[in-house]
Amino acid sequence: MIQVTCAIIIHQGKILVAQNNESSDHPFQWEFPGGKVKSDETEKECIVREIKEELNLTVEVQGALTPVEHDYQIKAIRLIPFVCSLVSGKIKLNDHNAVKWVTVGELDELDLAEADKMLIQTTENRDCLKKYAREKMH
Ligand SMILES: Nc1nc2c([nH]c(=O)n2[C@@H]2O[C@H](COP(=O)(O)OP(=O)(O)OP(=O)(O)O)[C@@H](O)[C@H]2O)c(=O)[nH]1
Repeated sequence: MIQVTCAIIIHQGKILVAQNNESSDHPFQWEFPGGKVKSDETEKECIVREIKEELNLTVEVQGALTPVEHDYQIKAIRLIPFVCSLVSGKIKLNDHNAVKWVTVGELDELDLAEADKMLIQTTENRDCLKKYAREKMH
């Protein structure tokens, strides 16, 4: 099982989603940016590193959501989500095709990677996300 962290970056009540490029495992689908955990780092260190590498943004971890596991047949992943706030930086697309800011409700309309769909459909994750978007990070 591959351990993958992802960041749900919330800013002004909206969430950053990123579209995979054509050479990725899930071309043109949307995901929460992140990547595989290395053996010499914690999950939180991983997500901060990945967001800097992929998007040139500095983020701070505010909390963790419940991980989900998904088997894509060619590989199985454990997707480990962190709610993050923006600290600094201007977005550079080092890895993705595009990014956009969406509301929690708009996530349902996106063509998300399967693991990410599961992640946002988990009731406790959804409730927690709405709370963050509404109260803590507006
Ligand atoms: N980063 C990220 N990966 C996801 C998500 N959902 C999902 O199924 N994945 C899959 O999990 C795997 C993570 O690999 P990655 O390619 O992002 O990781 P990485 O940046 O460390 O890759 P690298 O080996 O090219 O350095 C990919 O197969 C990716 O498609 C998600 O929300 N975020």
